[in-house]
Amino acid sequence: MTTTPHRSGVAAIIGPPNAGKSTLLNHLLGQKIAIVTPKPQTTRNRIMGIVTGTSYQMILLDTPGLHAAREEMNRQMVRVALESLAEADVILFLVDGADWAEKKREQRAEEFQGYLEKMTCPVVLALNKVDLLPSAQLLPVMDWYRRLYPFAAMVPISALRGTGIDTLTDELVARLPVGPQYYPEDIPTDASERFIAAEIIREKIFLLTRDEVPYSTAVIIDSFEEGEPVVIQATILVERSSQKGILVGQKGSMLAAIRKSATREIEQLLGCRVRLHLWIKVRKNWTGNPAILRELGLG
Ligand SMILES: Nc1nc2c(ncn2[C@@H]2O[C@H](COP(=O)(O)OP(=O)(O)OP(=O)(O)O)[C@@H](O)[C@H]2O)c(=O)[nH]1
Repeated sequence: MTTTPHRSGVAAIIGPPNAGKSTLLNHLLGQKIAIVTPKPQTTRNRIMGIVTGTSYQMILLDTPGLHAAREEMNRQMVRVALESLAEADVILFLVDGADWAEKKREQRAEEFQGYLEKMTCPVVLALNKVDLLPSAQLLPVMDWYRRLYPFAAMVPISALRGTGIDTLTDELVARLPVGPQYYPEDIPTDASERFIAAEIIREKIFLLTRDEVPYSTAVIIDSFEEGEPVVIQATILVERSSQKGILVGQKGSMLAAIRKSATREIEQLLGCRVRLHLWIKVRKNWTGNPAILRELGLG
């Protein structure tokens, strides 16, 4: 009788901004770790998630979306994304399958090929958002990707609805080396509660503000005191005083809304009451300041 060997290793998720990487990661992990917003380029740090099955353990790296890097922060984001590839056993290339207009895909073909050429391990393509793709378009879209690169496997999925995820997991696990379980099965991530709390605050800013404001903000947790309630002090950095005004809102209404919805979600995460204090500080051009980027784990 043969038994299935235990497999373990690293799968790095890469793909263009807004393809649904964070949604997929949260789905695979069964809890909210990466923040999800409809705005592109929300993910700045890499986040590790661990998916443990009966015969496998897959360590997932979520990477910032790959995109043309103009500013210092964007360059750092692409660098972080490319670095995580060096550690990977398999790469999950996640694209927005609902982008089915061929013209649109052609515009990105060269950019995709540029990234894919550098891959030294198998690349599995996940065609996400197929819930939005007319079914007659599925095969032509898959054919287009087949011509683009010799993917090890191609799996249509909907990260939002959870379809195709089991097949995708099987395809990824099949490409991990035989190896032991490195982490206990009840640990879904190595991200600290502190880090996730900062990400939740940032998510609320992304959801509640517009234009350049969310992209000009960063959240730093100044203190995180365990207790009942947990008391969290956080600073929101912005680049200009006009942005501070927007974040404060009329009579403090915007800041109150950010605080309220972030508090509720951090309470859910921690399973206890939370008192959240938020401060806003103007730091001119922080997105180009290496010291601040380092503090945010992007340096
Ligand atoms: N219809 C549909 N929408 C999806 C699906 N997966 C993700 N989305 C939506 O697409 C948007 C972007 O999702 P994210 O998970 O934040 O994307 P991301 O790739 O992590 O984005 P970045 O932070 O830019 O790297 C959100 O509005 C999601 O709800 C899907 O399978 N179907």
